[in-house]
Amino acid sequence: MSRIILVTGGARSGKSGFAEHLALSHGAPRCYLATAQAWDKEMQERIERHRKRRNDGWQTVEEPLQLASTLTRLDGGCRVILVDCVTLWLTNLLLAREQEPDAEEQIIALVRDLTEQLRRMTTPVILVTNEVGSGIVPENRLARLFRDLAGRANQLLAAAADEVQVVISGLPLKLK
Ligand SMILES: Nc1nc2c(ncn2[C@@H]2O[C@H](COP(=O)(O)OP(=O)(O)OP(=O)(O)O)[C@@H](O)[C@H]2O)c(=O)[nH]1
Repeated sequence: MSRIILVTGGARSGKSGFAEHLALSHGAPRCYLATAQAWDKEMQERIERHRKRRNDGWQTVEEPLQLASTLTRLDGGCRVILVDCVTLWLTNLLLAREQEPDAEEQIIALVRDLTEQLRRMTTPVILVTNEVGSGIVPENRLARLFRDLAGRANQLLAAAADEVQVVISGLPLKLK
């Protein structure tokens, strides 16, 4: 069984459901590490739908920023950890550094720290991420920065992962 699995795909591709399905092949307790924050009512409802979909075998931990140290804390305490999702973590980090000229390199350094932590983990980890940037080049600077960051982070995480799956239209395709 692969130790570190990266599941990538577009919005509403079915990647979270597929990642949960992979996590179910591990026994309980399973840990769900959520990076999303309930900014508005729509997001609260979205989060609520996800919570209903998970059953009692899951422990939910919410952490928008400190991903690597939270993984360290959770290591050994459950049978599998599902991180949903890397892209929102990057968004949270970027919004906290928006005005800093070296934001991209600061965040890439945190992604490298995350890959090092993943290599040290004893508990298997499944990470969900988004494929962004397949469309036209965004006009706005922050959106371009985010797009580049998301692509670079995915490459680093895919290189560190034992297995990489892309989900398109609900169907998984094994890339690595
Ligand atoms: N804070 C928090 N966020 C959660 C919880 N459960 C799920 N989420 C968030 O819900 C988000 C995923 O939901 P969606 O946006 O519906 O998924 P999607 O990526 O658009 O769709 P799929 O590709 O089909 O998975 C992730 O970013 C999670 O962090 C929770 O209990 N607490």
